[in-house]
Amino acid sequence: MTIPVSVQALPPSSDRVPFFSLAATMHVVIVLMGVVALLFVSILAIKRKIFVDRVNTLPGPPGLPVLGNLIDLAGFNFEIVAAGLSFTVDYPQIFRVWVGPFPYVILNTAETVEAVLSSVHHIDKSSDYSTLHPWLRFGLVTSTGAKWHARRRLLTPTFHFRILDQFLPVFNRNTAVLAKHLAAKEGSTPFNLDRYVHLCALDTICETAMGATLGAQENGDSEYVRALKTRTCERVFLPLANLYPLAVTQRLQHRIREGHQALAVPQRHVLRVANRLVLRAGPQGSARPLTSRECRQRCSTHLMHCSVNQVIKKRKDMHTEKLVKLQETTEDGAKLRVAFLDQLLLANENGAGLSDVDIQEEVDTFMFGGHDSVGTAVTFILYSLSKNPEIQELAYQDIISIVGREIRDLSNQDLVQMKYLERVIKEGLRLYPSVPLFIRKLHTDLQLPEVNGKRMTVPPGVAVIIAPYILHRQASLWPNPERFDPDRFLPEECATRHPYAYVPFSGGPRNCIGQKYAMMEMKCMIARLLMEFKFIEAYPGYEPEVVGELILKSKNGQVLVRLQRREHQ
Ligand code: HEM
Repeated sequence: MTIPVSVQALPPSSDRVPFFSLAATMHVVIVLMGVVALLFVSILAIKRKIFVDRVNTLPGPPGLPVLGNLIDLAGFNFEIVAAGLSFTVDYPQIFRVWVGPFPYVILNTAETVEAVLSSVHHIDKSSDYSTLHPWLRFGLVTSTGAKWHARRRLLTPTFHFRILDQFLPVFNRNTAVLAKHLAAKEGSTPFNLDRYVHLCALDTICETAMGATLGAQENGDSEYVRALKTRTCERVFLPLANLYPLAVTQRLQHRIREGHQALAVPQRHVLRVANRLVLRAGPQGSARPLTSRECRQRCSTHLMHCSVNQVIKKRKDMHTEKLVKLQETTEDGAKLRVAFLDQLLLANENGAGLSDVDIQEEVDTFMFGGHDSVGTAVTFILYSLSKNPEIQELAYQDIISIVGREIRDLSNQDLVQMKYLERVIKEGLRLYPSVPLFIRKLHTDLQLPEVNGKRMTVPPGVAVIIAPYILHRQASLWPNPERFDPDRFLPEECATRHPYAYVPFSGGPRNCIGQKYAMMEMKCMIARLLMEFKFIEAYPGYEPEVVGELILKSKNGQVLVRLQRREHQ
């Protein structure tokens, strides 16, 4: 029997794939994609689980799923220094905290701190520093990898002691202006020392970094000063800036209001300028509306970039016109440089290949690194002396035994001899380290030395916090830690202490490049001021509440003292 099949009844071959088979193929593809996606997500989930488990092998306060320790931190208004200090009660040597999904590990022994800082591998900054990028771009503080290596090599000679020596007249001159302003504050009324000292440090760094006079001490209300103030009130715990709505506490709102007042321009104007900047940023620029904080920051950054740009342009013209004699030779054969900026321009003439933006980011970095840190340190050291009159007297006697009683500019030889003052400064930086914490991101395992007989490994992906403010209060390293005692830095005391127990300038390959500059400037400022004034406690029991921002600050922006002129004047 033949089956009645009509060949002609079949559709043409191109149409022969029936619809259901196309749908089936689609179905298979979708299922396959789903399987791949599921596999991918599972691999990520497994990897994440392994990571979380590894992090959780480290000691630390228990956290909630997803939120981690955010609630604990909220109790401290997200101030990591205050929170960290409280966690050290239960976890004195090392602990981890989860800031939402981000793990941080705080190291609080000299040995574990050494393991990070002395390493040539763990030198990358964490993403917490990204809010500095719009201002500093990728200068020395914020850069990583090969760029950081090359820049560090290029910039290290600019801090040679011969070059620093030529800045001494600048330190002396600006401190004399500071003393003049402080003289007007003499009397029984407490006043905010912080503001005066910061303006002096700003004038100094401006002159030494850019060769330009800012005159901030004479006009503390200039545009640049206001903009800088706005930029430097950044908070350190920056993932929280991303979780901003959560972090808008009363205090931050207050700061925003303060910032607008600091800029002294109507918010309407701030918004207009900031939005123009967004438009100018082109396709990458976000089109979303800006928060008032962003407006403020963008405005200030723009203003500061313009000011520094102008100085660089002027300075470049001077170079081409040979108005700055960069390579004058002194009697002893040393070559003089005028400012850090000049050295960068000179390096370029010798083929360093720095673009205008490269130069600007380093100048901005020096302005950032060199003024707030010194201002904070000098303020808190003088405040500490106001609380410890007998130590202030010893420092004064040390100074006049070297300089005499007559007020005069200090020479480098004078400063080198002031050993007691040096110990006072070191002790001040122990209790009030200007940079209260810094954070490194791990890209490889960090093997820690034994802690309490236990070996631990911190996995890559974790941000490691080193907090001098906490480490320098570790009672096992610093007996009676809250006591201000410069003798902790007598050579014999230092010899028995672990070198990484004290890291106000960080340590290892990525330490503070401006350390010698800072010590010289601080010595010059404090010695000169102690010769002229007695610093007296604002009122019995006065203590400013400090907060760990990017730079240590007093919570209300004030560090109060009273002043008395020395009688022999
Ligand atoms: C009391 C004063 C100062 C203190 C306590 C201080 C502290 C520090 C600390 C702790 C770091 C390391 C930060 C980190 O690893 O994240 C650092 C880095 C740095 N500091 Fe200072 N600093 C002071 C003054 C200065 C001055 C006066 C300058 C410049 C003129 C300066 C320029 C820098 C730069 C450029 C870096 C980055 C170095 C690098 O990453 O290679 N600092 N400083």
